[in-house]
Amino acid sequence: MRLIIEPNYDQLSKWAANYVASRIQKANPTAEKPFVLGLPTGSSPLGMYKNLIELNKKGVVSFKHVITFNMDEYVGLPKEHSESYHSFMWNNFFSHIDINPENTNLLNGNAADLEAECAAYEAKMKAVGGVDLFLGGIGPDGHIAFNEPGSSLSSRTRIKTLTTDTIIANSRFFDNDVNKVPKTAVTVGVGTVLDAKEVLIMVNGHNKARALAQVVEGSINQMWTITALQLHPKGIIVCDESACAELKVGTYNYFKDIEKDHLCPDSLI
Ligand SMILES: N[C@@H]1[C@@H](O)[C@H](O)[C@@H](COP(=O)(O)O)O[C@@H]1O
Repeated sequence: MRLIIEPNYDQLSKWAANYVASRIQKANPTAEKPFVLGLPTGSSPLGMYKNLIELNKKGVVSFKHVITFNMDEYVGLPKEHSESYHSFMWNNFFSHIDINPENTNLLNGNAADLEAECAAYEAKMKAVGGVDLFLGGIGPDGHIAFNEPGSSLSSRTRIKTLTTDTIIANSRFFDNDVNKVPKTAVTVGVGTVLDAKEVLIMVNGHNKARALAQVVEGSINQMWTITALQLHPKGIIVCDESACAELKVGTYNYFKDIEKDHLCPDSLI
């Protein structure tokens, strides 16, 4: 696993956007051979999305032949609700880039048969050749997508009950009222994320420091589902200095040293 330590959120976001854009450029996708991107919501990827929009507007990267699969969606929240992940993606990313709307995939949290919805989502990912690059953030308890503590590390797309911690954390988007936060979600599984050819996780802020220490220094454990990243042949975490607060000095120095010549991917921004 690579750990890229950037000074702050701004630089972390630029690093991630550069990485994504350079991967798409390198793949040189076409209609017949599209690039498949797994996408997260949340505050962590917002800066990266802003930078990718800028790169798209400058003509540095095109999303014309990119297919996206979002990680998760609340159950029962209308698609048009301002806090649905569908709205998040259109407001913060898709509306601002040259993506074909038909190439964007989000789980339907209002499907009559949620299990069939989840199975169809997995099948569609396979049908397009699998995910080339899965992007993600993590919760303070180390969850990825909505794979809450205790989720199977080989889980697939399915319905999950949200923990009280996540409901409280996400209530900031629902007038700080926990009663307005949906109690369940549909989410890709840990196994679904691990199937991607590459995984890039963004971790910023002091409140993610314990989770970062677990995934970098801890053992693989279902209570911190992001630790499964240790099993991935091409896992990358890009973090900021504040998120490093719980790392051992030796671990911090090790990654700073080993990554010093590779800090920035082909810089496009
Ligand atoms: N389902 C999402 C996750 O995909 C996200 O990583 C996490 C952290 O969000 P934030 O980036 O806002 O801290 O929140 C939610 O639980």
